Amino acid sequence: MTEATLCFPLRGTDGVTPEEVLLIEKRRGLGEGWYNGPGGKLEAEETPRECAIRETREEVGLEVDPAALEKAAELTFRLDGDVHTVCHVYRADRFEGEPVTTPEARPEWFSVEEIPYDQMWDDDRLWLPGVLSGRTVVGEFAFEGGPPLDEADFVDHDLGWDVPITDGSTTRSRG
Ligand SMILES: CNc1ncnc2c1ncn2[C@@H]1O[C@H](COP(=O)(O)OP(=O)(O)OP(=O)(O)O)[C@@H](O)[C@H]1O
Repeated sequence: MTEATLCFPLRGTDGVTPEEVLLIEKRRGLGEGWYNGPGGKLEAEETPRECAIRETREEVGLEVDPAALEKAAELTFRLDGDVHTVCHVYRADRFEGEPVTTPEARPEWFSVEEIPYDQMWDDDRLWLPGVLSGRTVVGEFAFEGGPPLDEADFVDHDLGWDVPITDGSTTRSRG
């Protein structure tokens, strides 16, 4: 089981729903060629929050203000019955710097009305709109026919909206 993070930097957050979200086109590894938020796997001794901040820095060069990092979702991805990845999802409405392209990621701002769901993981369209509108969600998603996960079929899901979510790691004691 892998533990990973996703971070969605937001712009134009005066109203309830932000105007724009920063996505990356992933340039290598799992989900290559698809859009997603900046993110990746937890390193040893790292909390999910630390991971989200580090990955956003490494992938697109933005420095997220830790005080503005808000947990929005906890997603479990199963592949052929087994838990493959648990993903901690964050919103971030304060950060420094301008996004830059790196070997891992090409950043691009999207209007929240024009998110390219047809070029993203199949599950994203189910939970990302709610996350961008400020809701919390716990989700479980079943894929079959892998590995790898990004060649498997999305077959089932279960979502719990507006639930309290914890901000610790699922496998480590620090949080
Ligand atoms: C199944 N449905 C899914 N829907 C949305 N997002 C998904 C996802 N499954 C994985 N993800 C995310 O994709 C990133 C993988 O990236 P990442 O860990 O960097 O993978 P990659 O193999 O490139 O790792 P290394 O660069 O070798 O560490 C990581 O944020 C992870 O949460």
